[in-house]
Formats: sequence, structure tokens, C-alpha cells
Amino acid sequence: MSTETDKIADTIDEHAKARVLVQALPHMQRYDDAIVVVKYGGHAMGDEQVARDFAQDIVLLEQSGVNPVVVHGGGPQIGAMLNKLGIKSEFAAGLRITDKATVEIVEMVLAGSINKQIVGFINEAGGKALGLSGKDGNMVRAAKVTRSVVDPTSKEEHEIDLGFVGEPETVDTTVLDQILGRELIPVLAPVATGMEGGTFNVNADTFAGAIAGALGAKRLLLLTDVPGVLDRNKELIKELTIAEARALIADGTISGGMIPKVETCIYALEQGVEGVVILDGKVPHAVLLELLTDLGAGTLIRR
Ligand SMILES: Nc1ncnc2c1ncn2[C@@H]1O[C@H](COP(=O)(O)OP(=O)(O)O)[C@@H](O)[C@H]1O
Ligand SMILES: CC(=O)N[C@@H](CCC(=O)OP(=O)(O)O)C(=O)O
Repeated sequence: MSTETDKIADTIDEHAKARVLVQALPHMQRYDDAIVVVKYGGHAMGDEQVARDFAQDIVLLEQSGVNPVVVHGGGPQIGAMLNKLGIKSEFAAGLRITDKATVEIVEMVLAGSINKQIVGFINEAGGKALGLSGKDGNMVRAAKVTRSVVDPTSKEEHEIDLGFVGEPETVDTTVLDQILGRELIPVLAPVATGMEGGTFNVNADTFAGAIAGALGAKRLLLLTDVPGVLDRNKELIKELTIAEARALIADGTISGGMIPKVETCIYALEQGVEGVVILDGKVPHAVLLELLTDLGAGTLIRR
């Protein structure tokens, strides 16, 4: 039986909920009908409850009149599968060196299991998610990339052939244009067709930036497993200009997987995306906190 005190506590609780909803109103109005691309990184996916919270956030955004587009990664999950199969895998400049056997596993893990898991979570949260890869509808055609790396012993720079690794060369938004604004939530795996056919592995951040640029997205959120870009003392940098971000890559403060992430932010800003943020996807409801409250977290990169 509920006591008088319980009833008062419940009423206060209800008022607090109403206040939170009202505070969200100007944010909802700002993003009404806008396209928001959310990149969900493989490291942020580890905990199932956080993944389900993420799916709820995406459905709530869609219900509020936003057009969310999800691009997912899956680096650690690809690594685990390659390991299980006894296939060695190495990275150069934050990109996986991808031979023929590897690209088959990459496509299987990204466009197969991970894509369908996220689609499942969104649908269980009441949304209508549609899982696609960059190959569908010829959405993304990728050109082969090479990278120069400095040999740690000889200090000489040399080019590395990354195999079937591509960068988006063309983005055809026909399929996405049909989907957006119709209650459907696209969930995209970063696999693309090569310029001469075949399958190419694309870094998920780079893929998300190309999609955000081509769709004229208002916001690009990159969800990872760290609070944002960290300085040399591991402190969060709340805001960075493009020039400052480039300097941190050049002096080695930004390394590994953070390089394609920051390069993506710079590219998206140059393509006209209004705001790009790198934030911690392991924080429950990180997307809602970032978009619909005043509690912006992570690193905002601006022009
Ligand atoms: N300056 C930096 N600030 C934050 N993270 C950094 C920095 N430099 C390198 N990193 C690394 O980048 C990682 C994020 O990239 P990545 O592993 O590719 O994540 P995701 O799977 O989310 O795309 C961090 O976990 C961290 O180890
Ligand atoms: C070329 C390249 O490196 N592709 C990535 C694709 C997945 C990805 O980017 O996943 P995260 O966002 O979780 O890191 C890979 O093979 O790991």
C-alpha cells in the first residue's frame, strides 16, 4: 500500500519527467525533419543493454521528426572472427590490411551478423529498421586506397598496399532518398562496391562521413569507446578547430583508429555538415543526451 510520502515522491518524479520533456522541445524543433547520421563503433557495441538503449534512442529520434541514419562499425568483432578462423590481421594508419580471404569475413560480419543485430534491436524498440550495405542500390562505390607509413627502424617512408580497402568515391543516395521520411530507419554496413566491381572494406567512420556529406546531414555523431579526443594528459578536449585537429594528428597525439575519425569530421564539415561530435557510445542514451538535452558531451569539431 502506498503511503502519503510515496504519493508525494511519485508526483515530484512525474513533474521532473515533464520538465525533461519540455526541455527537449527546442532541441526537437531544431532537428525537425533534419538528417542526423549516427556512426556506432564496434567498441561501443560490447554491452547488450547499451546497444538496446542506443536502439531506443534512434527510435525516439525518428518518432520526434528527426531522420536518423545509422552507420555501424565492427572492427573488434571482425578481429575476433578472423582470430577464430586463424587469419592474421594487421592495421596500417588505422586501416585493416584486407586480402581476399579477409574481405569475405569483413562482409560476413558487418553486413551479416552485426547489421542484423542492430536492425533487430531497433525493431524490438518499435522502429522499422532496414539493413543495407553500401553495395545496395549502388549506394557507395569505393576507390582503392594506399597509405604511406614511416618504418620505425629505418625512418624511411614507404607505401603500403592495403588490399581491398577503399574510400568512397561516389555516393548515390537514390535508395536512401526513398527510405527517409517514411518511418524507415536505414542501418548501413560499411562495405562498398569497387570502381571495377568486387567488394571493398571501408572504414566505418569514413563511410559515415561520406553518407553525411552526400545527404546534407545537419549533424554527424561518431560514437566510440572514449569520451572524445583526448590530449597528451588523457584529458577530454571539448572543442577543436580543423587546424587544431590537424596539428594533433601531425604531432602524434591523435593516433590509430582516432585518425580516420577526426579526418572524417574534417571532411564532413568541409562538405557542409553543420556539427560533428565524437562521443562515448558506452554512456547509456549518449545519442539522446547529445541531441535532445543541454548536456552536450564529447569533442565538438568545428570550422
Ligand atoms: N588522442 C586520442 N584521443 C582519444 N582516443 C585516441 C586518441 N588517439 C588514439 N586513440 C584511440 O582511438 C580509439 C578509438 O578508435 P577505434 O578503436 O577505431 O574506435 P571505434 O571502434 O569506436 O571506431 C580509442 O579507443 C583510442 O585507443
Ligand atoms: C578498412 C577498415 O579498417 N575497415 C574496418 C571496418 C569496420 C570499422 O571501421 O569498425 P569500427 O568503427 O568498429 O572501427 C575494419 O576492417 O575493421
